[in-house]
Amino acid sequence: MAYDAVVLVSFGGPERPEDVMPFLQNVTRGRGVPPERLAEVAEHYQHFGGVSPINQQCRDLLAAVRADFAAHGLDLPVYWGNRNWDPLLADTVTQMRDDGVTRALAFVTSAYGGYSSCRQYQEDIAAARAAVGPDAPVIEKLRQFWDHPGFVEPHVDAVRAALGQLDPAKRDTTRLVFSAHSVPTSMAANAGPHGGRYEAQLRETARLVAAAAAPDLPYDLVWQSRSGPPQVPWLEPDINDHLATLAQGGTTGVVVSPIGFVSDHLEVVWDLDTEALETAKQLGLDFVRAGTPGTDPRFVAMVRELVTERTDPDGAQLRRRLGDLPMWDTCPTVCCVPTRRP
Ligand SMILES: CC1=C(CCC(=O)O)c2cc3nc(cc4[nH]c(cc5[nH]c(cc1n2)c(C)c5CCC(=O)O)c(CCC(=O)O)c4C)C(CCC(=O)O)=C3C
Ligand SMILES: [Fe+2]
Repeated sequence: MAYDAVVLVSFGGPERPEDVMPFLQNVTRGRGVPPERLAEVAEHYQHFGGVSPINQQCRDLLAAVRADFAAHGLDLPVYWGNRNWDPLLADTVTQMRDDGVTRALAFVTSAYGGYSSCRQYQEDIAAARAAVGPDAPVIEKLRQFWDHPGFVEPHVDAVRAALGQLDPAKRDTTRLVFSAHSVPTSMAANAGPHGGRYEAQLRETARLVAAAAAPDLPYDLVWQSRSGPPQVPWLEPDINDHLATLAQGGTTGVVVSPIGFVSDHLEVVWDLDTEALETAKQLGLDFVRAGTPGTDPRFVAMVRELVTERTDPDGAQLRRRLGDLPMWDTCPTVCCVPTRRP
């Protein structure tokens, strides 16, 4: 199959104070997030001057991917469009159409399956194409990459580096805490063709990172950034509650690794570096947050590898992965379909 472009698809974030509320309204339209929660999250953004770091992280990734493609003779233009904020995907797809693109591959900045992580991005792509009209390019999403070495290895090195900042004399009471975005339990139950895939993939990534970074240490997978109305159950435990449980059980220090994410965006710099750090301080726990892949050369090369898997005639043999959960290129239509929409 011939492709003539790649498009980076991400979440998007505001970059000026006056854009915070319109951005949050885009994110939560029709999703039943209470206004109190929205006001609270707006404050997190305003704490950083109304600038989410995610767009700049996408620009950096875009530049790195373009340079990597050029260095490896992969002659495909790379576009960028977001779900929730400028540059919006529909504008990007318009530009692609105007440039004569007919068939593109989409790299989405989320490694996992599930509605918010995968299906919703596919819906965003479909909506953007529909807005552009019948001459919009075909856009196929690249596969999920939770167990690709280009994603796992940067997390491994980041956990090792973080551990190096904790007191080695207290290693016996040190723990790894892997963190990912919580989702409603109904959404988690529906993830993947047979359900439960978001959590299963995260458990596999946590296992792979822990085994490579610190096989002697106990580890947990916990959840952060819960949203939605209080009566709707979301995945638990929340990282802050979990830190309290650990402190009570004699843990003296934690490395927190945000394996749910690819860059240090707001959910990382606020929910972990600000809130969870404060929780740890109050509990007297040593706390070091491990980094995310960002523009690690292995992560950047992974984007190219995922593309060549699909463009190279021998691509099927090029697939690299460390885990053994089922994996596919094209999601079945029954995958991750939401049951609940308030
Ligand atoms: C699984 C998942 C990922 C990981 C996959 C991926 O990376 O895509 C993710 C990433 C992100 N979530 C982000 C921001 C927000 N998420 C929200 C709300 C929600 N997230 C959800 C899930 C996820 N979210 C869900 C089920 C909701 C409830 C509303 C709904 O059903 O959709 C809200 C609304 C306010 C609130 O938090 O209540 C905001 C502002 C940012 C941008 C950070 C920045 O600006 O730097 C990023 C990368
Ligand atoms: Fe989110």
